[in-house]
Amino acid sequence: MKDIGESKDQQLTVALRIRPVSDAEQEEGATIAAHRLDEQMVILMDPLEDPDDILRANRSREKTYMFDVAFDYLASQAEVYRATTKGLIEGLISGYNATVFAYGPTGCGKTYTMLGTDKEPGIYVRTLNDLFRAIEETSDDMLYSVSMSYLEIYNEMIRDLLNPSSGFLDLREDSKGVIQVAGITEVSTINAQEIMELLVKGNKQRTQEPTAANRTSSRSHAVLQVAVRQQSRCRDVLQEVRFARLFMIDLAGSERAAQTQNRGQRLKEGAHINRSLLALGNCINALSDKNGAKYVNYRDSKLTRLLKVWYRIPHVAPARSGSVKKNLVNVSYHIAQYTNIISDLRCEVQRLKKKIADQSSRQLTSERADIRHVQAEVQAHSSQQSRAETDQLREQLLDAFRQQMVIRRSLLELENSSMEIQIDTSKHLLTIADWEQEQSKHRRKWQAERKKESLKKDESEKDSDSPESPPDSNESQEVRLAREALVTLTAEQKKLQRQKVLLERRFLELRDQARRLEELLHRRGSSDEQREVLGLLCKVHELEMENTEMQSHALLRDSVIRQKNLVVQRFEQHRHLCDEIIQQQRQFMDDHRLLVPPRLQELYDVYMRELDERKLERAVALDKVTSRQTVQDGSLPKISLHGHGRDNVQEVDSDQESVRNASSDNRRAQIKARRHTLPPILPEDNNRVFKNSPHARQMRNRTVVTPPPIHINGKGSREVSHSVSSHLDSSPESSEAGADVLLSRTGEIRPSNIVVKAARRRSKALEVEALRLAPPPSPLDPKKQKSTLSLTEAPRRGLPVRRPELRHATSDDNLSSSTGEGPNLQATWTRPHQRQVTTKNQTPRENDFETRRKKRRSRSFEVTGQALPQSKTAAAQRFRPLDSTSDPHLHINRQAPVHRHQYRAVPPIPKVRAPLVSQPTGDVSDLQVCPPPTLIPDLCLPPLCTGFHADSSTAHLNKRGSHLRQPQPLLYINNTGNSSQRARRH
Ligand SMILES: Nc1ncnc2c1ncn2[C@@H]1O[C@H](COP(=O)(O)OP(=O)(O)OP(=O)(O)O)[C@@H](O)[C@H]1O
Repeated sequence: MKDIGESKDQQLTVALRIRPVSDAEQEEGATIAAHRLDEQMVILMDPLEDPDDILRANRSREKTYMFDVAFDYLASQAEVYRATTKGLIEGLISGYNATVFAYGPTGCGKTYTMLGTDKEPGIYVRTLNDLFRAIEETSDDMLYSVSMSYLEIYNEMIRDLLNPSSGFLDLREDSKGVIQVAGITEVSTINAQEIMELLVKGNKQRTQEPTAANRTSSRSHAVLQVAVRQQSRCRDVLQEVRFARLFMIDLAGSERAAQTQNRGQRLKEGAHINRSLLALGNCINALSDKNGAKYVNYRDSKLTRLLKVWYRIPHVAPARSGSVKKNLVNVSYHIAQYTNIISDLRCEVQRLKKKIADQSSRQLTSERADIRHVQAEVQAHSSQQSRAETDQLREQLLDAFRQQMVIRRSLLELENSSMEIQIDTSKHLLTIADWEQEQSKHRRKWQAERKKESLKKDESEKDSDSPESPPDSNESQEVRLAREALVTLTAEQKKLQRQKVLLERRFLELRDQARRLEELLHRRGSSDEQREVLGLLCKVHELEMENTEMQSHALLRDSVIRQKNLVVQRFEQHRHLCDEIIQQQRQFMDDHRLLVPPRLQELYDVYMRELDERKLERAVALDKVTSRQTVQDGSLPKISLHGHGRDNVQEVDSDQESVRNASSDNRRAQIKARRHTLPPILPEDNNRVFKNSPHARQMRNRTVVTPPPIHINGKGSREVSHSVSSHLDSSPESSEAGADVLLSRTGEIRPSNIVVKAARRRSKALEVEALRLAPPPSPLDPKKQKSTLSLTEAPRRGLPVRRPELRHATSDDNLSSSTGEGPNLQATWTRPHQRQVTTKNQTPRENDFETRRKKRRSRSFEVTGQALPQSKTAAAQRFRPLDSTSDPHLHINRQAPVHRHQYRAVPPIPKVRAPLVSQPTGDVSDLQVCPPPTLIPDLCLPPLCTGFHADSSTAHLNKRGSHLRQPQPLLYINNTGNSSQRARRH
């Protein structure tokens, strides 16, 4: 007990509770002696005060006491608990020991305050309820174990109230000085209700005896011990364990023997109770002494001995340390315990890992979802970017394709222009070569004359007077113009070559670029479908390129065929003339009864036999069939007009058909491309190759310029329906009017056709010549010829076997030189014709030149005659040999030189241009169109070309007439740079 004025840090709290007056006391007339003045102050009235005692009158006997807290009879059990014990629970679970006991005289209400009733539980139950609640609140971090024991000290004997049969128990002190009740029952529970039941059960076992002061007087000290062991859930090597005990003691009531009137056993019990209480009081007084008592006698009673343990704790001895210390014990564990700790720690680690893993998993799942979202966005972005890049690459590839197409077409235009220049150059070279050849002959003639004259004159005079070289004749206007044109054409050709080199270089660059882009696109293709589309795109481009080349080749072939056709026409025209001449000469000889030389008669018989056998006619028919079959087979790409409404037009233009096919191919490519994502290649202009240059426009409009119309009896070729003339009539007018252009439709004559082969060989040899061929003036009256050569008219003068279609090429010169008859007869039927062809404007020199040329042609025809199988041996004996054999081309009777000549003479790609035969001479255009060029295979007359020169009435033919004996300038027309020199050299 402490005075009121002591510090709040006191470790001992004293509370006073005043119970209500019992019924028995009220019946006895008892008065209240103790009054609670306030929360801490209580006044006790002197129960022995006598108002009648004058000597003690005015002497105050009341005593006032101060407590930590004071309760009157109105105080409830809860109020007493909260004010005295509740505050100890926090210290208990923190490791602080505590003791609550009720002290007072018997019957004052100690048991009621500590144990209470079922309706009004006392401090025991309330304390345990709050203790378990506090433990539960902190169980996550701390591990608790609570045990409880309940005993009584009766007459200095200890008895287990939870197990009364166990007898009296002894107090024992271990090596550490801790007092233990040996054999006491400790109950581990956390259920307050269960504790209450145990306490009630145990309290029934408590020794109670009715006394005069209390009917249920407790004759023993009841001690409820609650031990709390706690440790952290985090296991460690140095595990901190907190152990605290709470003693709640219901002391036996002190009593006065006089008042209790106990006797015997009760008196003896009272004596033990008072002694133990006295010992307890002494210990308390000793512990609470400020001066610090050096010795506390706990051995006076078992109660103090039991409580010694607690009071030995410094915190319950404020006189000694002044503070309360926790009961902390550092437990040293053995190895086995360490193993358990490690195992527990491992489990804890696993648990924490699992917890972390779960959290990480949830977080990872969330993060993965976020990552997937981000990846999807990035992928979408990259996909979009990749698509844009792919589109850009595709556009670049398409642009490269387009540029390649443009360059390819430009190259074709250049090639075409180059060919034109080549042909023009060849023409001019021929002109110059002919002139130079004439000059050379003139010089030789002059030298021969000079030599002849020198034989007649004195050598001295000759040497002094004769000039060294003949005077050169002035160049004609044609030659001068040819030379000027050659310079211009050569420069133009070089310019074209430079442009061509640049374009080819650019084309190669674009092609490499396209390949790289194609490979890049192929690698970037994300799927097989895209790669397939890309492959198709490139394939479309390749096909388009091939189509362009095929168009070009088709045009060129068509032009070649047309040119050959033109040559054949001319050849046939001339052959008709020859036939007519033969017939008329024969008629003339018959009319005048002229003698015919045997050799001439022999040749004429051969000629007529060929007509009778109709071999040539059959060859023509075969050629027609072959040509038609070629058309049907369509060995070349079918070329038709581009546009609508032309399907009913049977005569379609081959080149336009090519264009239409190209367009159709493009449309198919577009359709194919539209099936996929990639756009198709759209050429800017399918006909761009023919777009710019005048020649290209000409090609586009008509594609190939064909010779002027060759009318039959003054009619257009359309009027000659289904005739052989249709094979030859390919004039622009007829074509544009929808005429049947058979050759242009067929495009090419089959190589298997031997007739066509022969015609081709001849035409190749003559095609360039035909370009510069003037209309062949006939020695006959053109009007007459027109009528006699008509295919629609019957042969005149009743010639028995005359078939105009099979007229053989010959000439009057040929006949005259091959007869070998006397001068009269020869002059009778040869010379007059020779004179007839001499123009009035020709000079004597020119006439002489023409005469010699005709002689050479006649000799060449002699060679032709040697080719005839029937007369080969005889002719070889009869005809004199050729003047010169140095020139291999003079071996006309051998085909090889002729063929070589033809090949060398024919430019690689003939010019597509209106031929010179369109000269408005009038007569030529009126010539009848002859059957298609053909040869009788049995005859095999390659030198038939010599007949082409039979007409010596024009300068052109005169020029051409020399090529059979002289080196041919035509051999070098492909070599424009050296042609002139080489021609001069020869
Ligand atoms: N505050 C109170 N309110 C009502 N009744 C009370 C109160 N205190 C005590 N009593 C009654 O007084 C009587 C005596 O009480 P109690 O037995 O608790 O006294 P005690 O001090 O324990 O006696 P003892 O020392 O002899 O055991 C009991 O019948 C009890 O019910």
